[in-house]
Amino acid sequence: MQICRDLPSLRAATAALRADGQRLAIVPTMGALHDGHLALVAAARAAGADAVSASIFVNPLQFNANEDLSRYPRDEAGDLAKLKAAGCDLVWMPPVEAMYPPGSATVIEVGGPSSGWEGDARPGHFRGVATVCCKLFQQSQAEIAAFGEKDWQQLQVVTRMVADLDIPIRILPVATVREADGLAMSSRNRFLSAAERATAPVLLRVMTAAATAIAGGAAVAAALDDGLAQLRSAGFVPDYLALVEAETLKPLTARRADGPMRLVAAARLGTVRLLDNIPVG
Ligand SMILES: Nc1ncnc2c1ncn2[C@@H]1O[C@H](COP(=O)(O)OP(=O)(O)OP(=O)(O)O)[C@@H](O)[C@H]1O
Ligand SMILES: CC(C)(CO)[C@@H](O)C(=O)[O-]
Ligand code: BAL
Repeated sequence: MQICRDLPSLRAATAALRADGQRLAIVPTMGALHDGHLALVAAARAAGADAVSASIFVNPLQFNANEDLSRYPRDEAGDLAKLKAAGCDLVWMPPVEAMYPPGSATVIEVGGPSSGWEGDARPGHFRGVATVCCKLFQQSQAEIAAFGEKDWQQLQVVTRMVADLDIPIRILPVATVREADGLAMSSRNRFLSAAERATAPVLLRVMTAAATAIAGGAAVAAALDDGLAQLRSAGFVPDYLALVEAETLKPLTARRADGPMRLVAAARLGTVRLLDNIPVG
């Protein structure tokens, strides 16, 4: 497994793969890897990539002033061992100055699916995500990029950006990997106390009940209000629980018949903000 920390060495490594006729995939991450990330590596391989690269870069541009970038978990040695065991071929881990050299002045602003939900809760977040993903795609020249459905809105934002900017890369969505009790795996789960960790799977249970009720014909507002009340009584502080159009993230007040729907949620347990989403119907 080759490790690149500067752009010239990444360019040389990916040029060699292309010269050898290999199709390259990229798995963008912020490190602190778990089985959800490793599923992205496997999915990229299964989708036809001959070589899989992963990036590890804690992107300052997607954290706003109210968010603690320094608290983001980091485990370089553990991450490299996991990627090697998962059969990753190349790791791109640039320092911040290599990603954003002094004088950098260009950002990518995606409209549409960036609006609402995480876009409201984390102003500037998707600008940072879109900018770094665009750069990662240019830097790697990969043909496939794997993204987890766990960050559903991010997946739609990146898909929109690639379509709008004619970036020649295929975005590969990968199903959310869950703990045995249903909690979506996330690097931030490690900050849950034992009591919070025991409560955390209630989020998926409440979402599943709401999705089943809505799919079965229940009034959308009532099903969502009921879900929010159940989350509060379990000890969550919900940011949102919403029914949306799956690709645009536009809120729905009634079931739609003309396309896929998604239930999206963010809720805080103590200091940890949990995100999840599931299909409806
Ligand atoms: N449980 C999961 N199942 C599938 N993909 C996942 C899962 N968790 C994260 N991913 C995907 O891995 C990629 C990198 O995500 P990231 O490094 O932010 O991990 P994370 O665990 O979601 O961290 P965070 O706690 O910051 O949300 C993203 O495409 C994300 O959707
Ligand atoms: C896609 C990503 C690696 C961009 O920094 C990040 O938002 C993440 O880890 O989901
Ligand atoms: N998983 C999305 C990255 C972030 O929370 O900033």
